[in-house]
Amino acid sequence: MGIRTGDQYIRGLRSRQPEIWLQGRKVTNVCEEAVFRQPIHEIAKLYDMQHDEKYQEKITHICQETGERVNNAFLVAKTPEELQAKRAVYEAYAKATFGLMGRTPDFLNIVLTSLYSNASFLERYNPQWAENAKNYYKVVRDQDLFLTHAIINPQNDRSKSSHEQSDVYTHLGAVEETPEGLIVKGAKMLATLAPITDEVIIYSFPGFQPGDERYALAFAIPIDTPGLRIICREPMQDGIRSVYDHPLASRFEEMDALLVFHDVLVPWERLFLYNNVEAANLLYPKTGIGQQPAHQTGVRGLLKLQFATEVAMRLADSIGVDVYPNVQNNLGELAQSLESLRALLRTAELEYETLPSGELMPGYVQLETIRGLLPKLYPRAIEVIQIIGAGGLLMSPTDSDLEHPELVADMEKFYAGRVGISGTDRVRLFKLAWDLCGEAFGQRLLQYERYYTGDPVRKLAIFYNNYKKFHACTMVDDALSVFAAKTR
Ligand SMILES: Cc1cc2nc3c(=O)[nH]c(=O)nc-3n(C[C@H](O)[C@H](O)[C@H](O)COP(=O)(O)OP(=O)(O)OC[C@H]3O[C@@H](n4cnc5c(N)ncnc54)[C@H](O)[C@@H]3O)c2cc1C
Ligand SMILES: Nc1c(O)cccc1C(=O)O
Repeated sequence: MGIRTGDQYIRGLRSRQPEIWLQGRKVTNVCEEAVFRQPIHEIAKLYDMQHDEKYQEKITHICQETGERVNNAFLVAKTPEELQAKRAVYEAYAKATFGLMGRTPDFLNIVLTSLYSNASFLERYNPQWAENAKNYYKVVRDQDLFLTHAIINPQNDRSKSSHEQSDVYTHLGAVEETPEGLIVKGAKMLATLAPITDEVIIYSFPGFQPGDERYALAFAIPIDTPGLRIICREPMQDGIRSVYDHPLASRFEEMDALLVFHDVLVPWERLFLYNNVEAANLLYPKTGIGQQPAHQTGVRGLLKLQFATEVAMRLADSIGVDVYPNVQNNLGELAQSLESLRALLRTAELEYETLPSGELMPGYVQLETIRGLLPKLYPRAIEVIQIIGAGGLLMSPTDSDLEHPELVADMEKFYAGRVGISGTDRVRLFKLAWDLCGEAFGQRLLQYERYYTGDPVRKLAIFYNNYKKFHACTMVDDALSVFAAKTR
């Protein structure tokens, strides 16, 4: 089939009946549920972009194997041009969502592509796992499916490993093997957008201990597989508030969910790893499933930071405060953060690594540096918006106030900004800024940037330990050689 349209994506959602729990009730028709309607529409638009002549050549290509047009996220890049072709889709999707949707379809498509191109890792443990992963990549590519993922255990007792939790099946684990497949039970989190996806892929960050064998799992199943329960967090928008009042929150909220597996059957052909702690711990570092998505998240994060920076700049200009050096300093700082990340991303793409298979991998150090900086730079950008908008951020009236005949004159007089910025213009801008920096929606966006790539504390420690391996600190040796010269 190849690339789907938005309509085909929505028809796919309608054809399934996953068990979704939202605010204490079962959702029977996800497409008609107010909370999900707009996010579904935003994802559908991304699917439609694949058919739009403005984007098609940039973000899709003809698959050599099938002759069908597929998304560039499925490319195994062997040339710098192909790396750029992949970047084009990350950029197009991030621009369409202002970088605010983190788990657009391209994200997990990259994970799968990397698993496919590095399936030799799985082959070393079990050739069937490798075969399954490769076949699954083709299914997702050719049917253009939208995946969610859950790679974290529920947050019960982090000081204990999976097999030490109070119940054997608190964390997702294998129960028994059957002729049809593996029965699994327990929970996994934090499946962003799960209610509006087609399938879910399960794997884990490293951290398994001996004794955790039953939890060492990787597989993918349809989102409506019997026994799979999706428990949504409290929504951060009700799907009813007007786009005018909440121009971002009403459009781009990504629902997050806990996935509970009640004796779910994973068909053997959908199993990629099982009962092997070593393989589960090495899956993430050895298959590029962490590294390749960092290119997508780098592009998306850059655009999100650019958006926040532009909002801060516009805010300052609209009320005439960007004439003050303190405000200019804050804005200059954001601009420099943004340009540093832009340069890092460019360098990552230029200084790619070529794997033995011929696949190109954007530079690890640069992408990991972006990952390390964004959890600090994005919250700072949000803080600058709060500082510049100050009390005005809390003063925006609603759409209905602005339109009320008795209030119109007051609105235009007292809510206007500097000369040239009308009351309506200023309120619109401040509402946009408040969605980003004040609303629960904006707080989630902040939490996303802090944690989407894992715990930033441990990630930075891992980065340093890797960095140390190829930094012999030889400049210090050169400086110290002065003593050797003196003794001679
Ligand atoms: C908005 C959002 C969306 C997300 N979407 C997804 C998704 O779609 N799919 C998915 O799988 N995951 C997703 N994640 C989950 C993300 O992977 C995790 O949040 C991240 O890995 C951190 O894990 P945790 O939240 O369980 O925090 P924890 O690991 O429980 O950490 C809590 C605190 O304890 C500290 N801590 C815990 N353990 C240790 C330790 N061993 N050593 C030192 N300090 C420690 C941490 O530094 C942190 O401060 C999402 C997260 C967010 C916030
Ligand atoms: N956070 C990630 C994820 O959820 C899946 C794959 C990769 C990552 C990552 O940022 O490394």
